[in-house]
Amino acid sequence: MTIKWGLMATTARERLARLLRGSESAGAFSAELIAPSHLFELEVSGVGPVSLPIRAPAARKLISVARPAMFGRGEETLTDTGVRDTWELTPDQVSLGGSGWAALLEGALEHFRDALGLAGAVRLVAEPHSMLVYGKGQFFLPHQDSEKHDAMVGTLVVSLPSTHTGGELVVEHAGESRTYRASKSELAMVAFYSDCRHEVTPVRSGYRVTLTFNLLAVTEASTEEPGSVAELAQCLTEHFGTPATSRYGGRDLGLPNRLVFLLDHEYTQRGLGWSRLKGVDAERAALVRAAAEEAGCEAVLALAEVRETWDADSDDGTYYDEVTDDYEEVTEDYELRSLIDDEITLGWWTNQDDGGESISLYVPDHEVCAPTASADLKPYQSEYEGYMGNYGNTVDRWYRRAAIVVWPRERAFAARAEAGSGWALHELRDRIERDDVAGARGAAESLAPFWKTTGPQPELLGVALAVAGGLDAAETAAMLLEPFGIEALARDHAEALAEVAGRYGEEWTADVIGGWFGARHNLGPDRDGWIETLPGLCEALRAAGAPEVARLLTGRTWYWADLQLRSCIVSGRADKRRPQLQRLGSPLARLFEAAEEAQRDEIRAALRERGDKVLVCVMSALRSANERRSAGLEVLAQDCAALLDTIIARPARAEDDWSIDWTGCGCELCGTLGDFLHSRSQRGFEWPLAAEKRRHVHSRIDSADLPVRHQTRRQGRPYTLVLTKTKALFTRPEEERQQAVADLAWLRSSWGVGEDNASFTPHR
Ligand SMILES: O=C(O)CCC(=O)C(=O)O
Ligand SMILES: [Fe+2]
Repeated sequence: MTIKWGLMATTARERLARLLRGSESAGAFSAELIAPSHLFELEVSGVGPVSLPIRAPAARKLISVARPAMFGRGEETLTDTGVRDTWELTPDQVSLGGSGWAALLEGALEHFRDALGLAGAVRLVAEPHSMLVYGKGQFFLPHQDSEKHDAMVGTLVVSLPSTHTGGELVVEHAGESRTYRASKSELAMVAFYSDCRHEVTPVRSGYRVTLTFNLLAVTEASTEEPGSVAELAQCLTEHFGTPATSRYGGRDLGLPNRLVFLLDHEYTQRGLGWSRLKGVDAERAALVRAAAEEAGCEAVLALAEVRETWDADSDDGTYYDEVTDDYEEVTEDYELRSLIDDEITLGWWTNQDDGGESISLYVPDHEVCAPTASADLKPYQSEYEGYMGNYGNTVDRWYRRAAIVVWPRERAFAARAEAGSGWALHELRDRIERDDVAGARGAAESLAPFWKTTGPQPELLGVALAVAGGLDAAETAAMLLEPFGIEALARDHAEALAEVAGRYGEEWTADVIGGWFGARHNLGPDRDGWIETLPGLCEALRAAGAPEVARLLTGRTWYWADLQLRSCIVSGRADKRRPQLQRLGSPLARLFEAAEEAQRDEIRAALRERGDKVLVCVMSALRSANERRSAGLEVLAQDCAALLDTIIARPARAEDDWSIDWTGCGCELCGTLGDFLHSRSQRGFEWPLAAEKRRHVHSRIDSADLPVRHQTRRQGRPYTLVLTKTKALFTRPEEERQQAVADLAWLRSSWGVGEDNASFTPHR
């Protein structure tokens, strides 16, 4: 398998995965790594800097300072072009450098140590051996490199980028062989053990240039035996102490909050427990727990959902299905080529006391340790996508995996809280109750970076309010309460809310409540439902001595309802308006009931001003309130009755009066349209008009629901818009009048209002 630079196992968590994999992962006899060449600079004495990729003139210059390579056989060293034919430069002629080369080499050596299956305690050192240039026809027959040092374990060949054919490096061991080619633009690194026979096949065209190194294995004295708890613990400490970088760029992601070890077997929520882990999971878990303990970390068990998207190769084919009498695509057989995307989320975890709890935590790549890759397990679902443009063929696979989640003890609070655990708030409350307010404050502050995005469950508002009050820290309290939506607020919270409002003041409370409303401005069923509870909630708040909070709630609710009303009236199509207005009736009634006198006056004035336009809504409010005809809605009933009276009293339209009362947006088109509409006698209007202008006129007529037919006659240039006033101009007011008569009758019988508004008497 070719490994790209940057995807090597060099981080602590990747070493952990390898350690846990244990003996199952016997290393390979040779391994490759492709690395970017721009970090690398080369200078050769007598030639000067050599730029990459290497082209023919540069290769010829290199040859001019090289000598024919020797071949060491046993004790004697000789030149025999029958065995080896290549040009050689010695390390003292060559200097290697460039920004990042040292780090690149170090990383590569760690990768090769792991890939070759050397112990984690081993450090590989690369000792420069030679620089080789192979021209056309040159080669190196199969041989084994002599071990010049006791510490030498293998050879590293770095092929510099150049265009050539032939010149492949073939490495073999125990009957198996691997062939490696150089790259045109990148560094191709190959490492192999000293006991491997290898050869370089003849170059057919171009030049092949390599740097060879002896690989020496140095054992670091301080490190523990591989696989031991101490080594694992050391890796954990390193993981939690090293800022993570993103997979694709070197972006610094800060210190990791946790490490998630994916297990191999499947478990249910009930079956998940330390003592019930199966096979290899049990062994790994024992090691991880012991290492976690030693590294000062906590560990819990969790259930993860994994989705992977792979670039896949398939032998797409069709086969004849006898049952359906049809040819079907067969795509069951595909080879996974490279991982395009993956996503891991934890949905459940165990806790010491009561079994477990649902959580929701997205785990970024740099916090995952997978001793067994998901791709090596059986997915519970997979979807083959066929050809997807840029991505070629892709396959999505889903897995359910168990996991051990580890975090440093001192970061436990944030680690748990970030998973959306209710535990965090309860823990804060417990600390406050134990009089550890300073501790609770510090812990609460540590939630700030993610609390808003994690979004605590609405049921936790009660605890959150208690904690917010207990912290006695305005800013932190506001941060804790911020992510809740207004819908979470219930009558039960009245006392706690009154208490925090009293403690932190009205401005603070206005901000918090504003935030709760701001979270969702759309008219959802949730909010309608919440407004139904508003009268009870406000009553409870007043009883708890916080009328100002009730006022904030009704104020915000009116702001919201007013927005809804306005958008109903001005925008959208006329035929949708009626049901929308009707739907707003009940919320309006509840709001009116909940509001104080002064605010009712304000609402009433606004409704009155809109007159006919909101009549449907106010009538709907009164109908919804009929059952419990409480709290001041009578004034709205009176207003409605008065309005209905005027509608009924409107004189019928004269038979020859075709004028329509209307105002447009003020543009020239609306001016012309207005002239036509206002005319008493003009019924029709033929208006040659370009498409865009026609569209404006169409939309004006539709949104005002004017009794005007508007059709385009598709003849001539531009087409002609044909406007015709319809009979609805006469029938509609009549229908409205009849509706008004019916409404008024209902108001009289149900609300006892109507004929004499001044002497209003409630009706039983
Ligand atoms: O040039 C190469 O790829 C390998 C050279 C080699 O095998 C050697 O120097 O021993
Ligand atoms: Fe060799």
